[in-house]
Amino acid sequence: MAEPAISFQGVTRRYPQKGGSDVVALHDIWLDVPQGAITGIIGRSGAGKSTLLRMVNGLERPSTGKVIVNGRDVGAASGPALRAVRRQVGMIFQHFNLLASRTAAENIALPLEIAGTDPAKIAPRTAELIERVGLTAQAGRYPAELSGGQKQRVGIARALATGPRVLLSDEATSALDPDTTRQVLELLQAINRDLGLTILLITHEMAVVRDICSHVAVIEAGRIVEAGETYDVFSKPAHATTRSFLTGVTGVAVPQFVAGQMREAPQGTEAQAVVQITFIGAHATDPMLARLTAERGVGVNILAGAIEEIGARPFGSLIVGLPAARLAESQAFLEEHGLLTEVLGYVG
Ligand SMILES: Nc1ncnc2c1ncn2[C@@H]1O[C@H](COP(=O)(O)OP(=O)(O)OP(=O)(O)O)[C@@H](O)[C@H]1O
Repeated sequence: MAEPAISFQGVTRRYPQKGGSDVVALHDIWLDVPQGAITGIIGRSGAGKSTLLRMVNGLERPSTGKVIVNGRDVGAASGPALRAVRRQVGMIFQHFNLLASRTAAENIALPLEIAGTDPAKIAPRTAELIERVGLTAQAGRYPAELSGGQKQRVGIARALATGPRVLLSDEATSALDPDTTRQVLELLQAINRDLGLTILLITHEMAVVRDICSHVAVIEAGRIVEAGETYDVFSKPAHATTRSFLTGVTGVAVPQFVAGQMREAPQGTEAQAVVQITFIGAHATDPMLARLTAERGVGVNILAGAIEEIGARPFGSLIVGLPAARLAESQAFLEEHGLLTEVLGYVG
């Protein structure tokens, strides 16, 4: 196995609190980020994603444990050694962090100026970066004159300026609309492919992981609860947090006319359970619901659904109504056949 680009080795981060117990933002994290891959870290707000990411460029240091980036211990580095690590690690941000008083080209040139690049080389390098992110026509504009997607392209070009080997992305598409998100994700994918750059991104959106990450780690309350290749994690999610992210990934929602009547518990013998079913790979095409009806005599009402792809493999989500009285048996049948189920509520 090739050496990982980034290796978190028993990393814990505590924040001391005045007069109280410490906040433990990260607990004993062990995670290898493979070279040349796009790895996503997904978790809810406060799970510890930013703390973990900021350790890779030395903005945070572990309380215990080590963070090794391309063979160097970042937590132990300071002065010139830390600056050397930082030159190998670029970062992009949710709110772009561009300087308002500088044009797009001047923002991109900034890290080159700071690194002491020969002034004669700055303009051609900047032009090359601007072309790579598709902004040649906007090079002279100020951030206020650019759209969100264009600002993020400037952020990406700036992050690439010093030729890093690793790119960190801190919720880079969270402030963008779906179309712009897709374009920025495609650009990250192209950069990963063309430059062989390792990308580590944090997100709270499973769709970002689905669209571009070959590897994923799920973080919950400062612990990695699940990690591996995206398809493996998606097809056999072991942890409840992963499952709940997955059920949300297709964006399939309970129709309004049902949502308005939903309760937390069934009422009466005719009640229906509203169940979200998630399926992946070979199971996606299996006629499981037809079999549930044919073999068990359970009637199924389909309320909403969609099928998407992860890589070239199908991944889908359905919302159905099932008789509440037959719920446990139906769930067991579907889960036995590799589908994920989650009860959203009850009607009737
Ligand atoms: N400087 C700090 N001092 C004290 N506690 C902190 C500090 N920074 C982060 N924390 C705490 O550590 C935990 C993890 O925070 P972190 O910002 O890494 O989470 P996150 O997953 O990135 O969340 P979000 O998506 O909301 O940014 C939280 O409980 C947070 O309150």
